[in-house]
Amino acid sequence: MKDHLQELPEPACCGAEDAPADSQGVDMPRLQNAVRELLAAVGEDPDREGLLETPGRVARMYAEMFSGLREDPRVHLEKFFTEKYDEMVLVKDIGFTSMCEHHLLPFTGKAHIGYLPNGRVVGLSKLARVVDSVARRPQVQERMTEVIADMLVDQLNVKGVAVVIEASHSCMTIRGVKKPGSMAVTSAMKGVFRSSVSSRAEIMTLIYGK
Ligand SMILES: Nc1nc2c(ncn2[C@@H]2O[C@H](COP(=O)(O)OP(=O)(O)OP(=O)(O)O)[C@@H](O)[C@H]2O)c(=O)[nH]1
Ligand SMILES: [Zn+2]
Repeated sequence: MKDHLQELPEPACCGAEDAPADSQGVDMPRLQNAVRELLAAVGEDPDREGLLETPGRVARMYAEMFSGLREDPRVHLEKFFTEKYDEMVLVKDIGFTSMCEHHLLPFTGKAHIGYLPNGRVVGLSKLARVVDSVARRPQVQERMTEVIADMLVDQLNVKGVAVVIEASHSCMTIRGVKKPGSMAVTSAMKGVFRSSVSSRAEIMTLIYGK
């Protein structure tokens, strides 16, 4: 098993004993204080009327955006269907939003997941559930791509997995270099999609239709 899969959290619930029940493991008071500090540090008055509820809102937002830190996406891949079908399966255009770990700004895009089954298939929606779960944590796009691909290889007995992700990074579009419209494309090819040029070409044709 790959190192970054071992780093994945235990299934939801872990270590939440001391946290408020409704926060599912997130230290909400600490998060709210941090937001108050942030507002004060940029020269705002956290006690002015319009900002009074902002720390609570932002804390809830981060708890939601980072909820993947307290989930194990592999739970979605535990159920299979035995099928003789042995051609490629592709679910493309799976929309997602994740957070860049460098600036804590969102990157938003589409994931395409293909695999070549080996006697059994997984529910199509489960691939999208895995994307959602992996997306909700701070990370770089390359790691997100690899984590999803390695997870599918580990959990499904397949002949190959292809994951392609295209995303727009807010840290590149709204700040810094400011290049609206720029897209980052990453791919992870495993098994037959790595070893066979024609299989890779076929899945890319299915994704991009060229
Ligand atoms: N490889 C990779 N880079 C990312 C990702 N998300 C953000 N980045 C980049 O992370 C880099 C961080 O660069 P730094 O020089 O440390 O930070 P910075 O001064 O804010 O950089 P600028 O964005 O160029 O202003 C930037 O080049 C971002 O474009 C990602 O998913 N993958
Ligand atoms: Zn960034």
